[in-house]
Amino acid sequence: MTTETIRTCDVVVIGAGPVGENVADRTAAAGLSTVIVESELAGGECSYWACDPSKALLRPVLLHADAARVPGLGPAAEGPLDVKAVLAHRDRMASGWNDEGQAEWIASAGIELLRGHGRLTGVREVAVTTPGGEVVRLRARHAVAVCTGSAAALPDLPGLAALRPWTSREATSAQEVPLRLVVVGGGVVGVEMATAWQGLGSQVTLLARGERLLPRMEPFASDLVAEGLREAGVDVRLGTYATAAWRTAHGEVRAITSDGAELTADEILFATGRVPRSADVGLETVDLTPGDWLGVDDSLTVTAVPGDWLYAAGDVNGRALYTHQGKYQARIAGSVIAARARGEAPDTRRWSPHRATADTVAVPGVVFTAPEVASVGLTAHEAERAGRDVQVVDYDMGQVAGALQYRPDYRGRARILIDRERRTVVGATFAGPGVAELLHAATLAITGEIPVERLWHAVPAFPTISEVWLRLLETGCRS
Ligand SMILES: Cc1cc2nc3c(=O)[nH]c(=O)nc-3n(C[C@H](O)[C@H](O)[C@H](O)COP(=O)(O)OP(=O)(O)OC[C@H]3O[C@@H](n4cnc5c(N)ncnc54)[C@H](O)[C@@H]3O)c2cc1C
Ligand SMILES: NC(=O)c1ccc[n+]([C@@H]2O[C@H](COP(=O)([O-])OP(=O)(O)OC[C@H]3O[C@@H](n4cnc5c(N)ncnc54)[C@H](O)[C@@H]3O)[C@@H](O)[C@H]2O)c1
Repeated sequence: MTTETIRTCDVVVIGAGPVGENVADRTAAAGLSTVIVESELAGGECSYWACDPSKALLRPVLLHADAARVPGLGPAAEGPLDVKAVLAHRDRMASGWNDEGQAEWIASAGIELLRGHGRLTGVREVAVTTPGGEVVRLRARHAVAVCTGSAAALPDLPGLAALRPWTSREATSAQEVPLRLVVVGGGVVGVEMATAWQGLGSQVTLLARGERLLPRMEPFASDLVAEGLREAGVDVRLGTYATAAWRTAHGEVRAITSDGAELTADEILFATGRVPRSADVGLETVDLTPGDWLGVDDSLTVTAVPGDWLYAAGDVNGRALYTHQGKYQARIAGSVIAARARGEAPDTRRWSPHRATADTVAVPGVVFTAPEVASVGLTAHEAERAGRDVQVVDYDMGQVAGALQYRPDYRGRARILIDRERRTVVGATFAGPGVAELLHAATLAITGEIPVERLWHAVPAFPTISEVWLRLLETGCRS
């Protein structure tokens, strides 16, 4: 017989990924008793099957690509990577898929971790089925936050179960390097994982449905990433997707592509987007549709549910599928929950601590490929589509002294968009080796709404790659 317990607390958070943990941290710090519910590993996708292990695989590959081009390092860097050491490093960065450290942090923050699968059962109520089959019914005095993240979306191909394809989970946790790997999908996961596994010794074929990789980025970034992948030996096929795939009796993968070619490989990775993990969280009990992205306003309150008690932050709301942006939303949701618990109305002004203004103005993202792509704010295409009057300023990063110090054969390009009326930067993209660390300056310029006239006074050190900022100003704002 199933045992049932009924308990009351102030706040229930479903999902202890990076986002749920940050919501709970904020509400607990505000003095609200907080229970966080986790069905797998505390730390979420990011810690075990996404950001941390993928960047651990990529860092040696990217450094290797740079080092081979630095004079004097060539011979030392030309040999293959020590794959065993890279995989062992990746394992450590994924904490050996053990969440003890996270559980300790949760306890130290004064949050209660309840292991099990959480489902809404009505207004401010969550039922948790524990691993032992017990059901704990939680009643929240103030709020429930759904932070259940996202999962890999798989294409509608027959026989997928028998194919046993890789998703992002296997691509970030595999213990062996497949000799041949087909990657389907030219988005961020596709290009990063193609870079990593090619660098670790696989022969990768990348199938991208669109006419360019990274279709939401500036086209020059797509072109540079495609060039970099091809130079690394990846067989990049644009405008191509898999129409059928199966595993042979010998364990090989066969795939037929949209142009009729047949591919043979050892593994196939579907990097074809994400779906919200909302199919089995009891959405139907509050008149929402299971499997949908949870629509929220800028205070992270679910708009379709009355009463201002249900929140959704991170991947599950579909606003910006990045750990850092989800954690930003979490900080805001936590503050809103605390304010409402005190009986105060949230401050709805732009840039207030209760409004996720940056979600619609400046979402930064880095694609860790060779070369890297770092972008924030609008692309030229998005500005045009939104009817924004912007000046587009481009600069060849190969002309920047600091870039040539970084790597004498440096190839890269930078673009900023300047709002003509307000004279502020509203978008920036850098594509080139080592550009990831350039990005935060752009994020500051956009969120701080710094007039370009003032940016002239932000002097980049010589000879750093950041001097590209000066070159962009000289190119676009001489007047
Ligand atoms: C391969 C890959 C690489 C990535 N790299 C980066 C990167 O470098 N930088 C970056 O910013 N972003 C990256 N991302 C995106 C990033 O992983 C996500 O944006 C981030 O994990 C979202 O955090 P979250 O807390 O919303 O969800 P998740 O991390 O998915 O956590 C959700 C948690 O909720 C739990 N859960 C779900 N349903 C229930 C339930 N019913 N009951 C209890 N618990 C439940 C899950 O087990 C999980 O622990 C990457 C994604 C992928 C796939
Ligand atoms: N470095 C980072 O910060 C990082 C790394 C990885 C992922 N992420 C986040 O995770 C999100 C998800 O990444 P993703 O790459 O899975 O999704 P994505 O949406 O970026 O790319 C998926 C790609 O697959 C293609 N596609 C979809 N269905 C297909 C099909 N049937 N056949 C062929 N192609 C198909 C789409 O056209 C798209 O280009 C990203 O948007 C990003 O926010 C971030």
